[in-house]
Amino acid sequence: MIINKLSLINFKSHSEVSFDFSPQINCFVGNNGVGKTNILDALHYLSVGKSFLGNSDLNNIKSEEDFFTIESEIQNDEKGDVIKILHPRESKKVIKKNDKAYDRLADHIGYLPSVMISPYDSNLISDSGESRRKFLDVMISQTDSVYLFDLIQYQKTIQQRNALLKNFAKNRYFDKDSLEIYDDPISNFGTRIFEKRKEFVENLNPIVQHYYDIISGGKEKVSVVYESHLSDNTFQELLSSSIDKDRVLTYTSKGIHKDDLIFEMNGNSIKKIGSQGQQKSFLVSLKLAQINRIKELTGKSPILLLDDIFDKLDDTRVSQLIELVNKENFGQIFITDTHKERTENVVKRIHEESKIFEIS
Ligand SMILES: Nc1ncnc2c1ncn2[C@@H]1O[C@H](COP(=O)(O)OP(=O)(O)OP(=O)(O)O)[C@@H](O)[C@H]1O
Repeated sequence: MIINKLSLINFKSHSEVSFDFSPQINCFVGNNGVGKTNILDALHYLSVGKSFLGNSDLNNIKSEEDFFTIESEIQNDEKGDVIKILHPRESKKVIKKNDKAYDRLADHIGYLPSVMISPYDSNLISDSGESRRKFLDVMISQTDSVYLFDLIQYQKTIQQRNALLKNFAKNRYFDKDSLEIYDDPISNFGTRIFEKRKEFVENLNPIVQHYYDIISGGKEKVSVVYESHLSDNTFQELLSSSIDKDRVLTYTSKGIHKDDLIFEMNGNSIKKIGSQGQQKSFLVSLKLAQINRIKELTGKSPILLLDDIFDKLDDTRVSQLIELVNKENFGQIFITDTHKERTENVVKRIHEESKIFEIS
């Protein structure tokens, strides 16, 4: 998948801006705060229908304006597609492919896979399990539409079960039978999600190690450990054994909505023992492994969004990274940097077709 053109109207800081991209490397250079990351975020939005920052959708509309649009021409094998996203302030967003709106926004996920490497990635290590679950979900959803469907249904059913638990508490009443109506759907959707998460992480691990070895040149053994209540129990067992606790808490305390990923180095938590550099190298390796898996499973090369990458790695490492990405035929790359010369030097060394856009 190659993005040939991108036009934004009222997207974050950009009133109106258009780009004709190189099929290989594209760099956005300019001072701090000129809107470089906002362009990568628009590309992320184009890919998964939401901002990378995960904040309210309305924050993506330029202040004082009533809507934003993202329009793009995408080369998809032999044919070209036009993707248009319109978000009015007063109503829901619409995503259209070749002038036809998707029935469900979820149907767009996976059409244009992407992977972002950004300074915010460190939150994956420091934040709560929720951000790691989101990361895992976006990663798998880009390769498997059934997974996304199961996840949406699972979340809806958990919400209904929680609403019933709250209702019982409010009315000082309890009816086990009506609560158990949710057991089957939660168990079916949840177990499928568990199996897929487990398999995905298992396959990801050797690839993370492969890239970590290349990037860090280190001898550490790194791994991603998938933690789930379902590892030791069936879903039915979990729901029945936690029913009293759930009544008190008025929410479903056990299930795959509590899963987590533990990032380890030599068997210890990387959060606790990893140096800044080791954590950065690990995160970049994780993202490269994500590209690799997406490509293997879908046959599509995800677009790679590298935000402030020089903040993470020195110039030589960045060159190595881009060379590696090119060598493995990963796909189109978008980079932001504050220093034009530095970017030019790195791109020159790689001898690939590139374009540099100065943002002011
Ligand atoms: N909805 C919005 N309306 C108007 N401006 C916005 C909106 N959302 C973000 N901005 C502005 O976008 C700017 C930040 O843009 P961005 O993060 O893309 O900059 P950058 O060029 O990547 O900077 P840096 O080099 O520091 O990372 C800020 O000035 C912010 O106020």
